[in-house]
Amino acid sequence: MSDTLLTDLHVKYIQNLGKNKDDLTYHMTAHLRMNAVYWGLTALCVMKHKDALDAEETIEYVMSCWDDEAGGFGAHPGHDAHILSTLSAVQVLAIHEALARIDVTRVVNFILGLQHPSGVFAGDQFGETDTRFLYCAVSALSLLGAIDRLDRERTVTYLASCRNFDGGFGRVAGAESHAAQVWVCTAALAILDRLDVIDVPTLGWWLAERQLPNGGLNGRPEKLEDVCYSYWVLSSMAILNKLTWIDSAALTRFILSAQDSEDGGISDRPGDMVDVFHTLFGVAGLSLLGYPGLDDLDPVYCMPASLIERMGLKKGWKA
Ligand SMILES: COc1ccc(S(=O)(=O)N2Cc3cc(C#N)ccc3N(Cc3cncn3C)C[C@H]2Cc2ccccc2)cc1
Ligand SMILES: [Zn+2]
Repeated sequence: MSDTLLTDLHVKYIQNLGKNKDDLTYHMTAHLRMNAVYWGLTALCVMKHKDALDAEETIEYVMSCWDDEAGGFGAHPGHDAHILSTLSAVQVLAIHEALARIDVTRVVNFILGLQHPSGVFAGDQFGETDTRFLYCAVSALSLLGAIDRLDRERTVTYLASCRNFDGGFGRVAGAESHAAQVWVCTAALAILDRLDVIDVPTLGWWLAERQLPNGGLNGRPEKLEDVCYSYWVLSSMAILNKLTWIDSAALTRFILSAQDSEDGGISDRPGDMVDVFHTLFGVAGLSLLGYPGLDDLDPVYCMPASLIERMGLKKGWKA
């Protein structure tokens, strides 16, 4: 609990992750490891401590997860390639300006091979489909400079089919609106320059209604506030240019209240266990709210804004 961001404590918390290889949580979270590397590194970038982790060590870990049979990245050495860990790998390598280390064409073909006739993407050869995986595909292809290899028409048609009467989007066509899915669909449409698909006033209103009296944001009506929704809702509003519709002072207080002032890290809400996922999305939310001393984060790619600009991927869009 604190009314300022305990940056140095959060940097130490992230540096210590994955150090104690003996404890159970380290092995329990092997399936998340590549995502966790991306979450930790991006949180450090937002807090202006990118060098707190050794770049070469990080790049070596990412390359050790290469699944040569599939042409993609798994979450951990020896794991099968998955689109979630492939996006995280591409994001980490892009942040370390090391994309030259990979066979881009093979990664692009792995991603394109996951698109279904409907336009949605699966997470791996056998897995279920989800708009989250469609976002991973669009974001990774864009970061790899291969967005023109994508069947845009089919992809946009599927996203439009996921639009609900409340202006939001769900996990698949017909599923109820959920803030994380709203972000993946809004960000994918922004990359594809198709924000015209969105009913902006209605969705803006649905997003603004996520804010609760305690300042926190929830992911759908009647649910509890959660720090990670600060990012999903805020970044969607930033893309739609509706950030002023949120009480930023109240939300800032809520995020700061979810910090662990002893060991660092941020949890989903005050008093819960911290984790690297909510630490990233807590500082990411504060960055979008203009909290002092944080680096700008691009709301479409959830990566440092200066890097996205340097890669020529900054959108001039305004919904
Ligand atoms: C602790 O139980 C869990 C439950 C699920 C998962 S998960 O499926 O891998 N995943 C990523 C995730 C990572 C961490 C961390 N470190 C913690 C939670 C969390 N959730 C669960 C969550 C977050 N807010 C409330 N809830 C319940 C989201 C989920 C889905 C997701 C994946 C990738 C990108 C965005 C979202 C991991 C741990
Ligand atoms: Zn959460």
